[in-house]
Amino acid sequence: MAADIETVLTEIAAEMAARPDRGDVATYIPQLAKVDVGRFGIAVALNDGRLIARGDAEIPFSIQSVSKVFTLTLALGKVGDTLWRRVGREPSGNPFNSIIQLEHERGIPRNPFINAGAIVVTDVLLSGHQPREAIGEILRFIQFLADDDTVYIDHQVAASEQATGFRNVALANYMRSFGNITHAPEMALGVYYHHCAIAMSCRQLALAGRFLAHDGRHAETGHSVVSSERARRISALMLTCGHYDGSGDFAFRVGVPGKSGVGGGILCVVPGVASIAVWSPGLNENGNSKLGSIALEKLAKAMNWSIFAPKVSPPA
Ligand SMILES: NC(=O)CC[C@H](N)C(=O)O
Repeated sequence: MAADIETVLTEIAAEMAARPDRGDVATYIPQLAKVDVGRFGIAVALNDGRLIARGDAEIPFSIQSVSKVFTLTLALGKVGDTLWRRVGREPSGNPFNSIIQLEHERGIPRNPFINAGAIVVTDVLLSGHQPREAIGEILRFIQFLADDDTVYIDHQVAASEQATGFRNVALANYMRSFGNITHAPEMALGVYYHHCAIAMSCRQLALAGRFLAHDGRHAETGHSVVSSERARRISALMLTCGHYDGSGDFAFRVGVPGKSGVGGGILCVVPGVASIAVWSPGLNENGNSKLGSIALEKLAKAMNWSIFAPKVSPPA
């Protein structure tokens, strides 16, 4: 008999709220440094239609690199598998903003979830559009997936990153020198900063991730958002690359695909069962939410959720 998810989530949220060791908020984006490290929220959107939320699950936070799941999905829809000529599919084993590998690999980033790869994906989305239109397309796609048009862009966060994103400027210009950024680097970066600055609550983010738990289908309408093959491949990349150089450890501890952001959010997918969003802004040494990772590990264990389990079963 599967554990009762309501009870499990109540216990996890209470334990996380009380923990003193919460990690450190990101400070390199000044606006993120202002966020209260005491926050913790979690929301689980089950495939049976239930949504269970605990803690600060209604407070919007900066989704940052979690947005890379949605931009990758859009870019694959736009250019299909030709995307893989410009970005790889291997874990980087390096920090999210590393520049070292790019020289060896001649401007082709390791995967779409490190900054360099996501900037290439953004460059793809910019083709045929003005930056403002590309930003609007990304935002509307996320609103559509979440069934919620109140999802918004926090322009203060975007401006904060625009003012301090020197490392990303270097990455984009370096890739431009290899021809793997095709627009003016500042245009690609402008779109990138804005999609990273999308603000969502755990509830909204869990809802937006449902198409991955539903094998590519929109949870409400049943219409195909992406093919099941593509949904599985996006999930595979989340498992192998979604937590930068902490991806192996996340797969080891949690055992389901997840994508983290430096705002402290993590989107997790239990295929066929649930989409989960967790948020706690304090980060661990790899730049992933400290308590978010711990909470997901506890949840996956209590519910026996793992893509490596012989059969993943929904809760009672
Ligand atoms: N890991 C992250 O969430 C990084 C995203 C952030 N916008 C950056 O470019 O640095």
